[in-house]
Amino acid sequence: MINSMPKTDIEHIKKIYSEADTLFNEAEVEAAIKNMAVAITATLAELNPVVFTVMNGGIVIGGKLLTQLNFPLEASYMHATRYRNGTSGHDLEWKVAPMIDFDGRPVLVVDDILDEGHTLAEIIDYCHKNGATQVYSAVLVNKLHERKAREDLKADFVGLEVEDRYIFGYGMDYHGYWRNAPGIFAVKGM
Ligand SMILES: O=P(O)(O)OC[C@H]1O[C@H](OP(=O)(O)OP(=O)(O)O)[C@H](O)[C@@H]1O
Ligand code: HPA
Repeated sequence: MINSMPKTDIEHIKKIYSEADTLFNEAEVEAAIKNMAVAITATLAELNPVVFTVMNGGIVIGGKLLTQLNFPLEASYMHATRYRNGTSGHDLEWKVAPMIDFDGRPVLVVDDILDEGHTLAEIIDYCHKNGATQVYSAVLVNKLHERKAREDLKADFVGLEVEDRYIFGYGMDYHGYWRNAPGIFAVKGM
């Protein structure tokens, strides 16, 4: 089975959404994405970058950002997972490596969340090793805590900062669900 949550638990999934705390509503998230797009444009507009969205979580922020980046770029994706639809992280598993050759070009990596940062750190290393001239990162959300994989690990472009709770919405999942939730929500008690 691909998903870790059996279909019979759909009532639990509904309950998670109905009981969650709203950290940022849709208008607040959209405003944050607009600010990210302005900052990314100011830095990358003349650099002919390759923009990689990290699947699955980057699916919403990647799409929403791309149409606001009004300059020449190539857009693609990579797929790596550390949580595998669960709520705690493991080793990074590559499912699809980048398919556009970015040797000698700047890269922008777009993801939904920088939590402990193991995912972003490995992807940044991978891009450097494979010839990127510069590696920029953009995350919709940075989670505030002291458990970052590397002390100096920060994304270049951050939409919103969130408290240290398990969150979902705008691409982020709870057991594979609610990536489609129109806001950023924290699971009750987590
Ligand atoms: O900063 P970290 O602690 O490494 O966590 C962040 C990563 O975790 C999530 O992906 P996940 O592994 O859940 O796969 P998904 O994109 O399919 O949800 C998220 O999309 C980030 O890529
Ligand atoms: O809080 C989170 N929510 C969803 N996905 C995640 N991946 C890392 N942290 C999180």
